[in-house]
Amino acid sequence: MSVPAPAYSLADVTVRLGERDVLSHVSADFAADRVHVVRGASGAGKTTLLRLLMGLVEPDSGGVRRPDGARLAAAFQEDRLLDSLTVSANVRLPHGRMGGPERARLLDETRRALAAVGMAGLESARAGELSGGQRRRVSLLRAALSTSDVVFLDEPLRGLDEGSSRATMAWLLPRLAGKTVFWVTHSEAEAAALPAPVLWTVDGGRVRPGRM
Ligand SMILES: Nc1ncnc2c1ncn2[C@@H]1O[C@H](COP(=O)(O)OP(=O)(O)OP(=O)(O)O)[C@@H](O)[C@H]1O
Repeated sequence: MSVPAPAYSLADVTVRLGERDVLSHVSADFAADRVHVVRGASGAGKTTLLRLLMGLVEPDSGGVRRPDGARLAAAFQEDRLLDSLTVSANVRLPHGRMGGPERARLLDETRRALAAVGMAGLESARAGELSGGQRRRVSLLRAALSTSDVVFLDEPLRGLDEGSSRATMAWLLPRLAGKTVFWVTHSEAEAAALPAPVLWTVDGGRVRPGRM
C-alpha cells in the first residue's frame, strides 16, 4: 500500500519575528486528512506555525511545501467578524456572491447550526452585539461551513463554557471529517475528544511529534 503524501512539509524552517527565531530549524511532515493537534506554552509559536502553513508568513530560511490548490478555512484567535453585519452575513462571507437557492440553503444550514451550538434565533443579530463566546462560535461556523480542504482552528473553544463547548464540538467534528485540520489547544480534554489526533508540541522554537 502506498503511503499518502503529506499535506504540508517543513524542511529546516526558521521564522524570525522581531529579534527572535520563533521557529528554529523545524522539519516536520503533516499528513493529509488528519487532525493535527498543536500544543505548547503561551508564546511558544503555535499561531506562527499556523500562519506559516497558511502562507501568511514566509520562512526566513528553509522550505515549506503546501498542497497545490487547497481551499483553506480558518478561525483565528481573534474572531475577525464584521461587527456591522448580521451573524448569517458573516457566515456567508467566504462564499462571495450567492444566488437565491444557494443562499437560502446556507441560511437554513446556518440557522440549524446556530441552534445546535446553543445560539438559536440569533442569525439576524449584528455580530457587534454578541458576547465573546458567541462570536467564537460564529467564527467557527463560518470556517466549518465554508468550502474547504484544510481547516485551521486556533484555540477554537477558548472562552466557551462546558456545555457550549461540548455542543460546539459535537456539531463541528462531523463537518471536519475527511479534511486536513490543524487544531491549536491548551486543553487535554479537547485533544482527547478529537478523532485519531496527531499530536505536536511547539517548544523552544522546535515542533516535535507527541505531547509535552
Ligand atoms: N509580528 C510579530 N513581531 C514580533 N514578534 C511577534 C510577532 N508575532 C508574534 N510574535 C512573537 O512570537 C512569539 C510566538 O507567538 P505566537 O502567537 O506564535 O505564540 P502562541 O504559541 O500562539 O501563543 P498563545 O498560546 O499565547 O496564543 C511570541 O513571543 C510573540 O510575542
